[in-house]
Amino acid sequence: MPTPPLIAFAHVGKSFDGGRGAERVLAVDDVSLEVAAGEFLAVVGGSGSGKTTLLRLANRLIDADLGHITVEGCDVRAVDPVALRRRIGYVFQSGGLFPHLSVAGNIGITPKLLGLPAAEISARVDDLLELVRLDRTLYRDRFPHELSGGQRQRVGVARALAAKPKIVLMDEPFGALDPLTRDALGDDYRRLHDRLGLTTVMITHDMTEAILLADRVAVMRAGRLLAQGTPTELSRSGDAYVGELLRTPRRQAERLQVLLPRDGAA
Ligand SMILES: Nc1ncnc2c1ncn2[C@@H]1O[C@H](COP(=O)(O)OP(=O)(O)OP(=O)(O)O)[C@@H](O)[C@H]1O
Repeated sequence: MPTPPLIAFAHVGKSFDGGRGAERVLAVDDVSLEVAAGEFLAVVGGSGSGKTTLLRLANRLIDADLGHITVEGCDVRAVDPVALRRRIGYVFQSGGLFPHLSVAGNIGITPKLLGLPAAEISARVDDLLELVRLDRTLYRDRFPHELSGGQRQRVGVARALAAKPKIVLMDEPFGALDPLTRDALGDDYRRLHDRLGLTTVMITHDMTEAILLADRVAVMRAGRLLAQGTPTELSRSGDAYVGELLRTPRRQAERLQVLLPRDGAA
């Protein structure tokens, strides 16, 4: 018997008030998408295509107007939203850290809300710092403004993992970082995903990042899911927009092959 999906969207729709008499904005339009246990799915699409809305529907930061969403087999509407969010890690675009809390305070906040004893929280913070490769003696007591963007994202990942979730949702987590840091953090996260047996849904604007990190890629445009699949499956999609998104990484790969000698400094 096939394993049931860990997250399933079935014909999900969500619209918002456009404001000042404008038409309603159809942010997510009849989306059906399944994420298997242990899978790493990237959601790619332009600005305003509905990616963040889709993610926020999964952990009930907002509720769907139409369709059904299940997480671990349960309809999310039947689950207490706060309890649901504690089971699902969420990594925000720019870390989303609480500025008045130290690194340890940020990472430990969910275990604290769950009522874990202080000594256990402290040990977990240290474990998580090690997991995201931040030296605890240097970073534990720093505040977010004392960290680089990459370090803030590492703390954001540690915080998302603090309640030991099976599912992690990431909203453009590495977008604002320089290319080297972005690459390193992406690879590090992928290793964590595999090691901890996580199920990850990551939003990105960048098809190259999606192809390099994820098992499958879902492409959204104007609220609709245009295509989903492995990079090979996507490349067989007849959709013109999907083809356009794939052209850039393909062209870059071909040009780099020609321009960058293999026997250089690196
Ligand atoms: N709370 C809201 N109220 C009104 N409109 C909203 C709200 N949230 C999202 N929208 C609208 O829904 C559409 C989809 O937004 P969403 O944030 O999901 O897109 P996105 O693909 O994540 O964009 P970006 O890549 O720029 O973050 C947009 O037109 C946006 O303006």
